[in-house]
Amino acid sequence: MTAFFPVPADLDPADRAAAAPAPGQRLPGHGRDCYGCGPDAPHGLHLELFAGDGVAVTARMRVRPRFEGGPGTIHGGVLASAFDEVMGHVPTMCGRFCVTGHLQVDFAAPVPLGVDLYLRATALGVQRRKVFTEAHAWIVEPGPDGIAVEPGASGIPVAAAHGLFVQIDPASHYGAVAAGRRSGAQKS
Ligand SMILES: CCCCC/C=C\C/C=C\C/C=C\C/C=C\CCCC(=O)SCCNC(=O)CCNC(=O)[C@H](O)C(C)(C)COP(=O)(O)OP(=O)(O)OC[C@H]1O[C@@H](n2cnc3c(N)ncnc32)[C@H](O)[C@@H]1OP(=O)(O)O
Repeated sequence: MTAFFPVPADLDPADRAAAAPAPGQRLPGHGRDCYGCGPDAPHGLHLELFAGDGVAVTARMRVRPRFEGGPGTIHGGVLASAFDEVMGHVPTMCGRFCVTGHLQVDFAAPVPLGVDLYLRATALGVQRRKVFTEAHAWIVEPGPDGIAVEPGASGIPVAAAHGLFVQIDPASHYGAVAAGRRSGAQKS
C-alpha cells in the first residue's frame, strides 16, 4: 500500500501521559452522541476503543448494512470517519485534546458489509500543537464471543490513514463554536 503524507523530519517524540489508561483498557469515548464512538448516536459507527501500547489506540467496528457505499461494500467516507475517530484519540494518550486538521486515507481492498474491522492508530511524533498520526485497518475474524480480535496472521489489510491533529483548548474551541451557532438551531 503506498501513501503520500508529508511528515516533518524534526518531529519530537509523542510521549505517553502518566494518566493514560493501561494497555487493553476500554476508552470511554468523548461524547455519547459522537458519530464515531457514541453509544447513543443512532446512525453512528459505535466504535469500541481501547488503549494500546505506547500512545497507540485500537478499535473494532462491525461493518453494518447502513454503512453501504458501493453494492455490498463499505462507503469510503465511513471508513475515513472510523480512522478519524481512532486517530483522534491518540493525542488523548499524550494528554492533549486535538481536532482534525488534515486526514487522508488509502483504500487498498474492498470491505464487504458484515465483517469486523480492527483498527490501530499511533503517533508519528509531535511538533508544537501538531500531532502526526498513522493508522491501519484489517478485516478480522470474530472471537468466540462474537467480538473482533487482533488481526494476527489471518487479518486482511484493507486500508491505511494519516492524520494531522491540532491541539485545542476544548472550552474555548467549543465555546466559540457554540457562540457562533444560530439561536434555535436543532440537531437533526
Ligand atoms: C466545552 C466542553 C467540550 C468537551 C469536549 C472535550 C474534549 C474534546 C476533545 C477531544 C476529544 C477526544 C477525542 C476525539 C476523537 C475523535 C474526534 C474526531 C475529531 C474531529 O473530527 S474534529 C472535527 C473536524 N475538525 C475541525 O472541525 C477543525 C476545524 N479547524 C480548526 O478549528 C482550526 O483550523 C484548527 C484548530 C485546526 C487550527 O487553527 P488555529 O488557529 O488554532 O491554529 P493554526 O491555524 O495556527 O494551526 C496550528 C498549526 O497547525 C497547522 N495546521 C493547521 N491546519 C492544518 C492543515 N489542514 N494542514 C496542515 N497544517 C495545518 C498550522 O500550519 C500550524 O502549524 P505550525 O505550528 O507549524 O505553525
